Amino acid sequence: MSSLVVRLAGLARNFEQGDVTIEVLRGVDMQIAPGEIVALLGPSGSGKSTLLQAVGLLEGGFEGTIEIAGQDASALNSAERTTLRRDHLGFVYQFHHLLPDFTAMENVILPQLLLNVSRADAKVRAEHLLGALGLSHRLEHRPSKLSGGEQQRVAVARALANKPQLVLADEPTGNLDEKTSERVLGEFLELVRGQGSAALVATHNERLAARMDRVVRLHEGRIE
Ligand SMILES: Nc1ncnc2c1ncn2[C@@H]1O[C@H](COP(=O)(O)OP(=O)(O)OP(=O)(O)O)[C@@H](O)[C@H]1O
Repeated sequence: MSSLVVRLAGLARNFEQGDVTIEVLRGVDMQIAPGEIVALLGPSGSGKSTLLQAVGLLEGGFEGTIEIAGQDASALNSAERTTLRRDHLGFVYQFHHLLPDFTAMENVILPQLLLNVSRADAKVRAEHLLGALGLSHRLEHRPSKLSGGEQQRVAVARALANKPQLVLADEPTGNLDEKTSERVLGEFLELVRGQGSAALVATHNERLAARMDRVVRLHEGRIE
């Protein structure tokens, strides 16, 4: 068993469009160690989201080796993949994907309840995370009553709630203005580092990428 959080070897993904085959990933090798924060940099269409979907065990259709938290994804059935995701992974998307009918607090409490954390402990953890993200005064607000930056902060808190081994973030600040984006990313990195999670963060922003531990570049379906 490997002590890596992520090990990809020869990862490939083709999409068929009519009679044309698009080779989006053409043999990607990548390793992420525990606690390492990696930026995945590449222009639009270079396959960043596709790679994150592979690592997040969200889609099939990949060739090659995908090992997450030391487990070979190809050896897992769908229920086992769901368990691995729930126990070890956190996700942040470009658009927050928060539950609209729940408050900020409830959005951060819910994933913890799925891991059988008591409601009291989940509440303490949610308050801590949302407080660290400057949202102590927004705990009872629903997503629609929050600004874009605040919504993304709640999404960050939700992704980190269970202290996942690995956080996957797909353009986590992609819909925010530059200043807010820099700020939210800084808060995200501080929390991720503080709790020792690893992260893989897709972005096309060189400046944001430079703030992470390591930058990997996707080019023509391979890591440069
Ligand atoms: N389900 C699909 N069917 C067909 N083609 C797809 C599918 N998903 C992705 N692609 C193609 O794969 C390529 C890579 O897409 P992907 O979303 O991974 O890129 P990206 O680097 O994340 O881009 P962006 O920065 O714009 O989000 C694109 O050319 C896209 O059209």
